Amino acid sequence: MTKQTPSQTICSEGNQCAVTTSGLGYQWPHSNVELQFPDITLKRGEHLFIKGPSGSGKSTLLSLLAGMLRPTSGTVSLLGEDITPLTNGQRDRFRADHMGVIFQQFNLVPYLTTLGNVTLPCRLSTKRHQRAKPEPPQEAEGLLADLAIPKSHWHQPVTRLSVGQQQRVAAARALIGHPELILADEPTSALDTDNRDRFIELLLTLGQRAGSSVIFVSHDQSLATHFDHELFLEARS
Ligand SMILES: Nc1ncnc2c1ncn2[C@@H]1O[C@H](COP(=O)(O)OP(=O)(O)OP(=O)(O)O)[C@@H](O)[C@H]1O
Repeated sequence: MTKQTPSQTICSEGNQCAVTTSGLGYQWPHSNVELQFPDITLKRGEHLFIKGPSGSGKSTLLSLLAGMLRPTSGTVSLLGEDITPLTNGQRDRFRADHMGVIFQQFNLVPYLTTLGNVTLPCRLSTKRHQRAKPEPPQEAEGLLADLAIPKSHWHQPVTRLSVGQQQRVAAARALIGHPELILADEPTSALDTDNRDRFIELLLTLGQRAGSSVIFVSHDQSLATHFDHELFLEARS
């Protein structure tokens, strides 16, 4: 039903693993079928591309990996810790400390400035704050410059930015404070091919600099070449 290529990386030590899943399944409320997912093993610092047609379960899988949904069967371990038995609050805390998430719709906070959005994870997590060097505002400015957001926009409400710029602000917010995991759900769907490739290269380069593993969901097979591993989810009948 599904495959992970090239051959799965084995990380024998828990602390070398970014992600390991086992027998993962999720049944949406009011649905009579459980979506089942192949086991994933991803080493720290490696990047995984998850693809598949609409409805194959890509976003559901990403939500399970992000700890936003609790599996109805199986387990998810992140950075050597089994997050499955944690309470919702504990999983939220784990996500704030260790993950940057880029959503399809970016989920930026409309009443905050561009810089306010990027530094937000450091206000929600002491760990992220401590890892932002030298301080969150300076790291945020460095990321915004790397991502080609004009300085004139940094103190403006984020809603004044173009869609492509907002997408890059969402990437900066995910990267600040060097989270070990970056999860991105089809954040390039609004971009043309050139900008899409450039964005992914930048995300992976900046992720690499931060030592992060990037897990990227898309239905666009042409993006797979940028990643160490790929996982294909087949259509559900
Ligand atoms: N909030 C929800 N409530 C009930 N069922 C849902 C919900 N979200 C997704 N599903 C169901 O789970 C299945 C997988 O959906 P999911 O959104 O994970 O697929 P996807 O591969 O990400 O699709 P797309 O590429 O269109 O975003 C679908 O059958 C969908 O109807």
